[in-house]
Amino acid sequence: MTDEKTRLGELRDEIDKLDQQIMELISARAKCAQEVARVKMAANPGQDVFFYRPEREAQVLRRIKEENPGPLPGEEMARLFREIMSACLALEKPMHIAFLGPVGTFTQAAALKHFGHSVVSVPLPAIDAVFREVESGAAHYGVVPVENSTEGMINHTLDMFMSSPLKICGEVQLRIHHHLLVSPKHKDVEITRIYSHQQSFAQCRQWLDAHRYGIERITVSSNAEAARRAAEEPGTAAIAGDMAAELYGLEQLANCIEDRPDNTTRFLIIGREDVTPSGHDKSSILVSMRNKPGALYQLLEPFHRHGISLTRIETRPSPSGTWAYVFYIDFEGHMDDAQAAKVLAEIDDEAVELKRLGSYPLGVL
Ligand SMILES: O=C(O)C(=O)C[C@]1(C(=O)O)C=C[C@@H](O)C=C1
Repeated sequence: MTDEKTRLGELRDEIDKLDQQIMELISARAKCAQEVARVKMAANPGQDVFFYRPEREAQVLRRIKEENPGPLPGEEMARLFREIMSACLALEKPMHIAFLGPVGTFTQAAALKHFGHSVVSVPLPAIDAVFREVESGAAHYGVVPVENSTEGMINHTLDMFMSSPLKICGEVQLRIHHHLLVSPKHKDVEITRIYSHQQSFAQCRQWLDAHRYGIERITVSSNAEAARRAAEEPGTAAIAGDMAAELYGLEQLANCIEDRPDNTTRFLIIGREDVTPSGHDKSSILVSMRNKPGALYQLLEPFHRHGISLTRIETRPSPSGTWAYVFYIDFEGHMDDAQAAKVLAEIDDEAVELKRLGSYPLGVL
C-alpha cells in the first residue's frame, strides 16, 4: 500500500468513529427534546402548548456561533445546528409553516433558513392568505416578506398588521440573487419575452437595460411562476433564484444580475403568541396619533429620552380616514425591558391607538 492509502485509511477510520459519536450525541439531544415536550405538556394540560421557542433557538444559535472553535466558519456551524434543532422540534411537534408561495419562492427559502428543513411548509397564494392560515390555527406560523434593501417596504404586509391579531415572532434576512434562466430544451430559440415578479424586475432594472434592452418584460405573480412558464414556453426566459431554477430544471444564462450586490430581503415570522426576551431583541409597534402640530415629535421624543434606538419608522395611510396616518416603528430591545415599557406607557397616553406587534430575537443566521 502507498503512504497515501495508509494515511487515508487511518483518517477514514477516525472519521467513522467521530461520526458514531456525533450520531450518539445527536440522539441523546433528541431524547432531551422529547423530554422537554413532555414537561411542556404536563405544565399546560388541556391548553395550547407552544413547542417552538424562538428566543431559546436564537440563544442556542448565538452561543454556537460565539463558541465555534473552527475550522468551520461560525455561520456554517450554526446552519448545522439549525437543522439539528429543526429535527428535534419536529419530534416534539411537526410545525406547519405557511409562506407566500408558490413552491420555489424566496419566501420559502427564507422559511427553511429560519425553521430548518424538518417543517411542513405550506405555500399560499397571497400575503393575506398567509395571515388567515395562521389566525385560524391551520398553520403554526407564517413567513411573509416585509422589506427589500433595493425596493423598500412591502406595504401589503405592513397594512395587514392593522387588522390582524397576529404577533411578530421573528425575522430572517435573505441575500437575494437573481439569475436569467432558460430551459435547456429551448436553449437555441431566440428569447423574445422575459417573465418575472415586479419586485425582481425592479431589482434588475439596470442590468436588463444594459444587456437585454427592448426584450418584452412580462410581470407575473411570483418568480417561481416565471420559472414555471420559462420551462414550458420556447422563446422565453425567467428572472428567478436558485430554488425556482432547480425546481423547474432551468439553466443560468447569466447569474447574479441584481443591480445591487447587497440585495437583501427581510421576512417576518408571524404567530399567535408573544415571545419572551432572548437578550438581543427588537420590537415593532403600530401607532396612530391625533393629527395636531408636534404629533410626530411627541411620538419619537420618549424613545430619545429613554435612550432607545429606533431602527425604522414608516408612515402608512390610516384605514380610518383621509390624510390620517399610522406609524410603523421598529426599535431595539424587548417591550418587557423597563425603559421600553415606560416609553410605551407614555405613547399609550397620547396615541389614538397603540398596537404592540411583538418583540422578537434579532435574526441570527
Ligand atoms: O428548549 C426547548 O424549549 C426545546 O423545545 C428544545 C429545542 C432544541 O432543540 O434545542 C427545540 C425546539 C425549540 O424551538 C427550542 C429548543
